[in-house]
Amino acid sequence: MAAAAANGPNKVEKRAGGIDGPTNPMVTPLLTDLYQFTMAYAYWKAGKHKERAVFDLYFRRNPFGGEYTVFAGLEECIKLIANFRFTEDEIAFIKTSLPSSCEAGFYDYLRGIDCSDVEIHAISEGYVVFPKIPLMRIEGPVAVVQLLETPLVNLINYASLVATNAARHRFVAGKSKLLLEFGLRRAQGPDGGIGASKYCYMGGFDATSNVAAGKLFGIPLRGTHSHAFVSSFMSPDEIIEKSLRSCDGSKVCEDFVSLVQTWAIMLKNCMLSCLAYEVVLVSKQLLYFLMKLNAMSIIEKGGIFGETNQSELAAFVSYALAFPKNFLALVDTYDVMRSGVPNFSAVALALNDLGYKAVGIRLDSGDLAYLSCETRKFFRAIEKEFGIRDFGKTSITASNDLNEETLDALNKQGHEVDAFGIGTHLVTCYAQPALGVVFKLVEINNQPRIKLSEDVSKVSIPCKKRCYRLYGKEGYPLVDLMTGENEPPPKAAERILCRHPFNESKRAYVVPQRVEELMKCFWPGRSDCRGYFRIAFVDYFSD
Ligand SMILES: Nc1ncnc2c1ncn2[C@@H]1O[C@H](COP(=O)(O)OP(=O)(O)OP(=O)(O)O)[C@@H](O)[C@H]1O
Ligand SMILES: O=P(O)(O)OC[C@H]1O[C@H](OP(=O)(O)OP(=O)(O)O)[C@H](O)[C@@H]1O
Ligand SMILES: O=C(O)c1cccnc1
Ligand SMILES: [Mg+2]
Repeated sequence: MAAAAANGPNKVEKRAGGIDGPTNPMVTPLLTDLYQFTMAYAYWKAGKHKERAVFDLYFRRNPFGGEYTVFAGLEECIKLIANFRFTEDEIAFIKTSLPSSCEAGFYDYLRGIDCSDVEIHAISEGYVVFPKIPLMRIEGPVAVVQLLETPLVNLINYASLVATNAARHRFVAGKSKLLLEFGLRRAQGPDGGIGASKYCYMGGFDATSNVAAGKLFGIPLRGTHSHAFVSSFMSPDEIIEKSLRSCDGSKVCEDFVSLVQTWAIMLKNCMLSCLAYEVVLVSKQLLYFLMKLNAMSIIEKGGIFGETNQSELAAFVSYALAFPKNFLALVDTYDVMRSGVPNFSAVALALNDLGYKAVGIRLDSGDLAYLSCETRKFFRAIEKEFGIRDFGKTSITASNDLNEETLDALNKQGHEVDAFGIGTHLVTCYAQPALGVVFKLVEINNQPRIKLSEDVSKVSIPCKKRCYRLYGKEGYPLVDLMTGENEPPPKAAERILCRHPFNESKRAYVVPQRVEELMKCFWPGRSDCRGYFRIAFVDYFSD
């Protein structure tokens, strides 16, 4: 199951008609293709518009060359259905968009439309799903359901794609890493940005930088600072208000800047003496000259014992004065190991004197495996040298065009990153831009319907169906099974023959330990409506 699905479904009850509209106010009955209206008119003209139709919404292939998909977007679909009514303004626009020969009675018909005759069964949001199995079954008057095709496919397509992308990033990064979605600036417009934040959280990310998504959905917000903040400073002299009260409030350090500078000098001296000590040790093993050469090259190359950038130090001190309890510094504006990390450490040590614990650093360029390992060594050396508990565990965040492949490469090389900030590749779904969700008629007036195709993968599977997930002894799912609506359901401990829908040679007997019906009713239509609807939302955002 998806990481978020592990939280378990959280059922909420809503009053009929009291369901909020879609998050994006652009999601209206007009957010559909013109041909849905022309077909609706032709159904109406032919007197067919009330015929009871069943459509399946599904996809044909898992995205990103993968083996699974995370189903997302259902809540927004229900919000659309619950509020599906045309305004006079919208009807007037449709009138101008259809040929003038269309009869006035059709617009009266549109005026009366809502989704009280529509029934929606669906798999719960956040579930792992597979090709060809209906994610949603939409049943209702053919003309109404036809109008729903485009917005429903639209609401599921990107949501499921990006949730899957997020789940795949989570899988590669591992459970213990913090995953931060940083994609708003690179997303496909405002809706892409809001959707990415919502569905990346559903797919297993921990937080977003997107403030609007934090407000709308209660997703935890996280962030660091940018290079602009660092490069906006010139020198520590710019800092006017230099005092900082200790964490417990018991004392005030009047000149925090000087305290940081003292630590910067101590760090430099200490590291030089550590290096000298190592050189003496090595000389005893008759490798003195070789190591001396090597040590000199470290001094020149690594340079962590030389001068750090003072404007960067000023930026870090200012940030620490503003956020002493949440100090996190971007260390790659000038030079990570020569300047950023020692400057961060000097500020963190000064904060430590006042009882604060610095959060960590962010790396945003260069070889992230190497730099994270070097930084960790540096933090551990400080912990050891100054006896500062857990300094070696100071958090390292990495960003910069990360994607599944770079995360995998970092794992293979070995790294010390605790948190990844991921934007562009995640939210734009760079590796695959669309899921290819389709919406196909499978039954009308209780008669099955099929769409044939030269391409066997495009042949639709007719009939109103039920779908089951069969679980094995260890509690893992074995197979998803589709049956006709009125066929007897599979039963636990009873052997059942499962066949691939198109490949006769793929078949297997399965004895399930447990059977789960996958599609549940999320919108019962008028038949079950007695003032209240029970809507079984998987609500990720309520706790
Ligand atoms: N150890 C690593 N293994 C694999 N990929 C890495 C590793 N470290 C960083 N990367 C990735 O390599 C790319 C780094 O690109 P590149 O070196 O061109 O830019 P940069 O480090 O941002 O440098 P600059 O910003 O100075 O141009 C990023 O996509 C980053 O995620
Ligand atoms: O790299 P992404 O996965 O999209 O993550 C978000 C990026 O956005 C920010 O910088 P921005 O890209 O705006 O500037 P930069 O490339 O110069 O760092 C941030 O520093 C990250 O690098
Ligand atoms: O908070 C951050 O560090 C951040 C936010 C968005 C994009 N890049 C970085
Ligand atoms: Mg960038």
